[in-house]
Amino acid sequence: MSEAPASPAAAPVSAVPVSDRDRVIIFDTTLRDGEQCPGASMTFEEKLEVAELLDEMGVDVIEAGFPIASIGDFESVAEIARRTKRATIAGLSRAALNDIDRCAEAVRHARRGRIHTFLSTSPVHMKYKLQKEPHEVLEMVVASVTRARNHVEDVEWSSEDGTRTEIDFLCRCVEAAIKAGATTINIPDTVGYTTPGEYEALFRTVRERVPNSDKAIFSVHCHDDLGMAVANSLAGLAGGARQIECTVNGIGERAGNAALEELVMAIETRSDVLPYRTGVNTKMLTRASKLVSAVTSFPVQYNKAIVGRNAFAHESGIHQDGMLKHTQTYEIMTPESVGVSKTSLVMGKHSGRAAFRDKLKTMGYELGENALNDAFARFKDLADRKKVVYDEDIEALVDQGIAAAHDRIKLISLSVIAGTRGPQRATMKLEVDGQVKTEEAEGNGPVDATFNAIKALVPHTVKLDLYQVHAVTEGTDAQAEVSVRLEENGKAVTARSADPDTLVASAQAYITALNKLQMKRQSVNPQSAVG
Ligand SMILES: CC(=O)SCCNC(=O)CCNC(=O)[C@H](O)C(C)(C)COP(=O)(O)OP(=O)(O)OC[C@H]1O[C@@H](n2cnc3c(N)ncnc32)[C@H](O)[C@@H]1OP(=O)(O)O
Ligand SMILES: CC(C)C(=O)C(=O)O
Repeated sequence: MSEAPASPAAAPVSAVPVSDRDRVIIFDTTLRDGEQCPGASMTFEEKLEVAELLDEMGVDVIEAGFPIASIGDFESVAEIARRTKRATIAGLSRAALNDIDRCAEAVRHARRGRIHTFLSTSPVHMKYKLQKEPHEVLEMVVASVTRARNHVEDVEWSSEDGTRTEIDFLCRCVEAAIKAGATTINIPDTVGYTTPGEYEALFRTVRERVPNSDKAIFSVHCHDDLGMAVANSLAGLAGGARQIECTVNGIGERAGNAALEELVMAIETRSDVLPYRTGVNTKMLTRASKLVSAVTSFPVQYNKAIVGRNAFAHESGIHQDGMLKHTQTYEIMTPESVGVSKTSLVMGKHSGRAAFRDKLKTMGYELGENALNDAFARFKDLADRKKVVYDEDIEALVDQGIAAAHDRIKLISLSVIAGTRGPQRATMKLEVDGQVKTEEAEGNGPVDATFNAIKALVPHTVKLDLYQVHAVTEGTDAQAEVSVRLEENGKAVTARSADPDTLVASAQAYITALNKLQMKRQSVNPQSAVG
């Protein structure tokens, strides 16, 4: 390798104007470090699509891949370099001349191309992985940065495992890299080991001790092994770093990298204590998250900050009530600011009356206080038995309630013995015109036994014309919706009922149909009785 030239850079080459001290460069490495996690490989076309979105979103630097890794990686970096309109395109390379040359070849078509070269500096990496002495590593730093600078102006050098590197040696490497022409110095927390206080102090120390540190922009690159990647990255900014390396959805080696969306929104939301700016259009964060999740097939955890599906969803009654009164009670940023159309108040067992009333209103129901309380009690009962209560479930229970207010026959209880050893047996208790009656009946199957019990309690001659069951929503706990059509003298009535128990829904639908028939008969002959 050749000798280092005299300091070729008078001022740092930057992806943004260096005069703006609070502007943080967002360096996205979804396509390189993000893709390194097992199972996250993306195709050529998928990478182009992600890069296009990142560029449109306002990311400053896109690390598009590791060109020496494969022909595919080389080609995708080169094509992204050709197509990207705004962002700087970086490629990664080891401290090896052919890696650097290959990387240069890939990024040369970019409007702004960067070679990112790295070398381990920690004792454990130098001794066991590289099997090199520190003085050899120092020579490789100089040679690799020099080689990269022969190709491009914008060179980033990373001290792999920087947070476990002995500080004097780290400072010597950083100084040598800047002297050789590195314009960005990245000190990665490769194994997610550091803490915020420690990482901030590390940047302060290096920047103070390295005489030419003002000639480069310092960068953070944090992994999430201890769940501190975002906190550590922000601490690095406090220590003077002005570039953050991160990935969409935080994907990356092992536990992943610092999540881009979390960093950007932390800076956006807490500008009072994080006095920085990024160029990212936050309204595109959700789109980016969905795209990366789709192309990698990595699901986003429900409670993931910013882009998880629960990030702007509220189920508990007290929170929903607060949200309906003022959204700032439980939301520190608006869903619109990250590209989510609106907050969702999810109806479930923890919901209260305020949200239930609001939900009914949006569904077009205007119930009086008694009817509302009645429907709410039935909703709570359903929510106790069912994981998710959908709008269709609420609609079914409200409709059922409205019909039940006029009923002469009411179901009090039903128990059915079913199974392989028939005959099936149903025991049913009904209230008929205010009188409670119980009956047990057998049948050819549990539904037949149930309907026979109704016939025994309310003797009638009407014909069952149709019996149909379907699931209202999804899952094994979904409500069954049963439709029953009864026919009498050429007149038919249809009734529907929904319940997580198919037999209860069946009995209820049949009884509702009988009640409807009764109402029909009464409208013709007010003296007629059921049956
Ligand atoms: C912290 C990070 O994320 S670093 C980036 C990690 N990403 C990747 O490794 C993904 C892409 N990698 C690859 O496709 C392959 O590993 C390649 C093409 C780079 C190299 O493949 P191979 O030549 O078969 O080497 P292999 O991967 O087995 O071993 C890595 C070699 O690089 C050396 N090496 C590791 N880092 C560096 C470095 N920064 N500079 C120079 N050499 C290095 C290792 O010491 C080892 O050398 P050795 O073979 O003499 O022992
Ligand atoms: C190559 C460097 C920047 C890296 O990915 C790491 O140290 O985690």
